[in-house]
Amino acid sequence: MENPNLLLHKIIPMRRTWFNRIFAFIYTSAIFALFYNHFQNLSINSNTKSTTRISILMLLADLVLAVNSITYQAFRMCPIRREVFPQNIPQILKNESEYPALDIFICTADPYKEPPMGVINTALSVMAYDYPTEKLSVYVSDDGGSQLTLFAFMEAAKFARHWLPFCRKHNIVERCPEAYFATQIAQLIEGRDEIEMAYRNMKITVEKVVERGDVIGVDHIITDEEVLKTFSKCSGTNGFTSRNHPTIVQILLESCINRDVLGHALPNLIYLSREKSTSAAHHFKAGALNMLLRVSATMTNAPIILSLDCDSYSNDPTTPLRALCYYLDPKIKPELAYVQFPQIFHGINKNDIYGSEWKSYVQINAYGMDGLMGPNYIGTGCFFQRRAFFGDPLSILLPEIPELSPAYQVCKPIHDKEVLALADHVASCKYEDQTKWGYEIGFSYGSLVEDFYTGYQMHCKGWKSILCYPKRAAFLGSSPIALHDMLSQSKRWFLGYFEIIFCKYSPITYGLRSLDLLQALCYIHYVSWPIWSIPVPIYAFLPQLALINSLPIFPKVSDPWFYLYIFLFVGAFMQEFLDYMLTGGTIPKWWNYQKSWLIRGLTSFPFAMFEYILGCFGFSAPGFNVTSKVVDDEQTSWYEKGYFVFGVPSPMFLTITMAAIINLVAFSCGIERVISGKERFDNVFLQICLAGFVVIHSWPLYEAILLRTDKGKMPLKITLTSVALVLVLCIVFSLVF
Ligand SMILES: O=c1ccn([C@@H]2O[C@H](COP(=O)(O)OP(=O)(O)O[C@H]3O[C@H](CO)[C@@H](O)[C@H](O)[C@H]3O)[C@@H](O)[C@H]2O)c(=O)[nH]1
Ligand SMILES: [Mn+2]
Repeated sequence: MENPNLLLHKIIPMRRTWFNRIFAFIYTSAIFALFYNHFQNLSINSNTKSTTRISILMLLADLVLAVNSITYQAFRMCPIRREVFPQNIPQILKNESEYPALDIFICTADPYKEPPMGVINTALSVMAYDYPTEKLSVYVSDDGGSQLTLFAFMEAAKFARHWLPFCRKHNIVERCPEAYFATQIAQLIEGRDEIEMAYRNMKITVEKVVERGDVIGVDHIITDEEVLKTFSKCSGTNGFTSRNHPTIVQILLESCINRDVLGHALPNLIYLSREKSTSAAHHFKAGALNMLLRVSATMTNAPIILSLDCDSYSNDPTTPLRALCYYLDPKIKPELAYVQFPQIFHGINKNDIYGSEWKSYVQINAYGMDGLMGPNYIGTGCFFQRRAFFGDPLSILLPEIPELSPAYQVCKPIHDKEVLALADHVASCKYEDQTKWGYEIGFSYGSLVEDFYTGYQMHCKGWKSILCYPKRAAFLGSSPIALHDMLSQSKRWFLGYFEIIFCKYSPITYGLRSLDLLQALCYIHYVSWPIWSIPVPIYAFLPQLALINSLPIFPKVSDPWFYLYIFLFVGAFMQEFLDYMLTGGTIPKWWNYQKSWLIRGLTSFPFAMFEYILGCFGFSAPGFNVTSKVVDDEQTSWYEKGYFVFGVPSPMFLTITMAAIINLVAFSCGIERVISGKERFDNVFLQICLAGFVVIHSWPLYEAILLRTDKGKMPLKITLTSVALVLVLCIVFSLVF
């Protein structure tokens, strides 16, 4: 038997697996029966032109839904859970010097959307990890090239000298200062008041500088000549803009030189802003990450890399040890590209009205993929093996210069002139020209969901990945509270998926050949999300318009096919419901989550499709619009009370408002006709139910249109335009059908 003291991880299969498999078989058969029924209906001679047209559109909608439902079953075939035993690591690594080095990458892009105080909190939380300090290096990439962020980091470097020993001494679990000082502590902790005071002072200084938008002019005196030189280099007066500027490399802390207040070493902390030029493509976050891969290779070249968004702070100091439980296993390591921790958010309201937890994506489906080749990479909270960025597990693909290779041993200190010159060179905007970066080496270019695409390509090359889902969240990030921000964020993701479906390495073609079948189906499921922009609008408008025009389109209650529709609908609904509840969800959250899909189906999905088509004709280029992490107090208070925050007159609100209106009209019309005896209930039962279903989901919209007067209500412009568009739609329907 294996020595229990050396056991680092184990797998726990899920009991629901067999049930899932049987259900998948029955459900898939039911879907085939549905298509039989569709073709049967289409071939009936008595069809009028309008019923044929409607049937064809419904068939199209059902085809997309079928692809979605069948591929969805792939996640359910072998779901597993895992457990790790980090407490056993000291039995294996007896000395601190035996721990592998860890490079941590933090990306930020805009000091106004991503307040520097938040970014430094993330950095401080990981600098304080329970991990040998000399082995830790934190690299910050600032795509905004902002002196405000740099200034905040200089302050953070000073504060770290106090914060790190404080956390260790008192074994603090909450190592993100902002989160720590926000919690009430029952017992008295020596030195807490002093350190809280130091933190508050730093916060005031940083926020003052951010508010003024300028560092040098502020009364806070910078005396150091070198530092002044750096700031003057990135000041606007030298023609420095976030899109056009030279590389900035600033070593803020160096492990072999800087000490904390107790005399212990501090981790390396390096601020980087890669060179930007309006004439060179910079590939958004993927470009930033590749620069980080190269610069860190020249300075520390750690074999393990943690990639983080600027808002995902560490919530558990033992997290790297959990990842090590896999990297220390010689049976797993050679094929292991990354260990992914779930993306969990703070600040989501009680019932998660926008479905922002993404439970099925982050948890349920991830457990499913974990039993196959491994979960997809979700951009943050992921521990990579550096080697995985260079070729497949069997053959390494060497970069253009040996200093960037994963096997390269760094022997000079970071501040060495040669090291700095090389770092500067590999961060320049022309460096990647004529190299394999972004295509065969490093993070992948070509999609706005660079995370998803990178993980997918690693799996295609034969790498595996692992999901680590500890009870206490490893990282906590922020999630949009304004509906428009949430929808724009999903729109960007869906546009990214579109780019992947139609690319050379599409999961539908290349993926099916390169991956295990079930893994390929999982990836196909995700990239086909955006084609939901076909069935959701069809189901939200067509049966309702038909109902208004007295056209029955679904089987009658007395027809045996009626039960097939009921089974398909209730079956899908119940399967999601069970999965949701079994992974610790609540009924209101589940209800909101599936509502959020209807909302996205009418907004983010079609708008992404529209943008993608415009892009194909050269009318627009996909851009990475950074999600705002700033909190507006009034909006937050409405959101916390459980209300949707509309506020801005976004065109994306038009479609949902139109659906809310049409469904209400159709539902009332249908009921009125049945009551007055003009229509048999039997004929239009399913159509009335569907309209009723949408009406129930649209409650927040009716409220925002009619009852609310606050900042988050539906703008009047949107309501009026939607009413006009509904009238146009009704006229078009009566002309076409
Ligand atoms: O040109 C850019 C644009 C963005 N970022 C950074 O990328 C991260 C994610 O950006 P955010 O606006 O927060 O996007 P989200 O949609 O919230 O992010 C999710 O989706 C992204 C794209 O799929 C993933 O990269 C993220 O990890 C994932 O959290 C942030 O730290 C940004 O600072 C850059 O470094 N450079
Ligand atoms: Mn984000």
